[in-house]
Amino acid sequence: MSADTPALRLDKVTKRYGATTAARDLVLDVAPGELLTLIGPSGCGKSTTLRLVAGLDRPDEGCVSIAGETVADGRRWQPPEKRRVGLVFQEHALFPHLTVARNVAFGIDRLPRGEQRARVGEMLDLVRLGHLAKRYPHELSGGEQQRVALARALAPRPAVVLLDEPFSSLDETLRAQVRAETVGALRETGTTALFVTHDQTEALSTGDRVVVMRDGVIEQADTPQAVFESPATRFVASFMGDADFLPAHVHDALLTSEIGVVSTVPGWGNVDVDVEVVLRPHEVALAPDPDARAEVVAVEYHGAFVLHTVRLASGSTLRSWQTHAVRYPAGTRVAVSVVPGIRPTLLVGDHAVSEPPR
Ligand SMILES: Nc1ncnc2c1ncn2[C@@H]1O[C@H](COP(=O)(O)OP(=O)(O)OP(=O)(O)O)[C@@H](O)[C@H]1O
Repeated sequence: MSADTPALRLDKVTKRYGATTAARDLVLDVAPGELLTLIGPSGCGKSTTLRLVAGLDRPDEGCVSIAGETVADGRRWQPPEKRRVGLVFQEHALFPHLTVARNVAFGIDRLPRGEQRARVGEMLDLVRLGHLAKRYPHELSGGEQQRVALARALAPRPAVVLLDEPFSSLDETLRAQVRAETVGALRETGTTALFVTHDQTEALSTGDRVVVMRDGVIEQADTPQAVFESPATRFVASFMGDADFLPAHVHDALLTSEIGVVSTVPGWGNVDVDVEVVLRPHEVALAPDPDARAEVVAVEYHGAFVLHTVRLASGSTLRSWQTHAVRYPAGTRVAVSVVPGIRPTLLVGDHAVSEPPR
């Protein structure tokens, strides 16, 4: 395998269950060592995608390759145990009758004894559980069980590890810790991983790239920054973080809306076009002004920040994060503007546009 062979390639992969198309024309290359998070609403096809890679499901169309080897297409089919894939799935829980060490050794039983023992030790050290090697799963905390599952998945040196909501059963504090440890172990071993989550913050903070799915389709696969700051579609904009949409107009490279000038739009000279502007709460500034026509209609305290919902004269609403100490009570008249320097996303229909539409 050459250095630029993808660890995983999906080429126009489609999977149907009866009338439901659970995955449609998926195209994705994952580079060796890359960590991808997969996110989307319930039923959008995240688990199906992992199952297709793992070999737990067969694609109806398209081709799946792992480390340069075709594992599924119209003719070829490699069963899960032959694929170089590690699984950390809820339903692939630890074997209750095996010790931690035996659980980790499960996928490497073909190795000579000494090598097996060394590898188990190495994996348990990696997840910092060497001292619990002789325990049984029921004698471990939820977080420890997850770490054993990861060690077991990594032991055979898979080309790709698939993690399906691995932390969903853990409480918030433990979740952050086990996530950090898991990512640390994946990074340390340079393992390629595809990681399903339903938590937007987790997707943005954990992945090198975030894959946003909807109705069986990949809407956008991009860096966390690009997904958040330059969403490709209306759906991605509203799914990945809070977003409000305001009718706007570009004329001679100037973007205006009912709150006034929003920004300049370089390269959009000589156009006169209606768009919608995507505004996130951290991009919206407020200043009390008794003569303003916009009014605060709701105030929500979030600790470090206070979320203000503002109704504009047209009836449209915008949300604005204010810092901890700022709280404008409902009924306060406010001048609304966009934080300087923002280049907001523009939509025509449901798609973001970076060039003036013709
Ligand atoms: N074995 C199956 N038979 C029939 N339909 C299925 C099967 N597995 C999944 N589906 C359907 O395929 C679609 C995608 O399901 P999938 O489990 O991949 O979604 P998901 O994004 O993982 O959802 P969730 O976040 O709820 O786990 C859904 O409409 C689901 O009902």
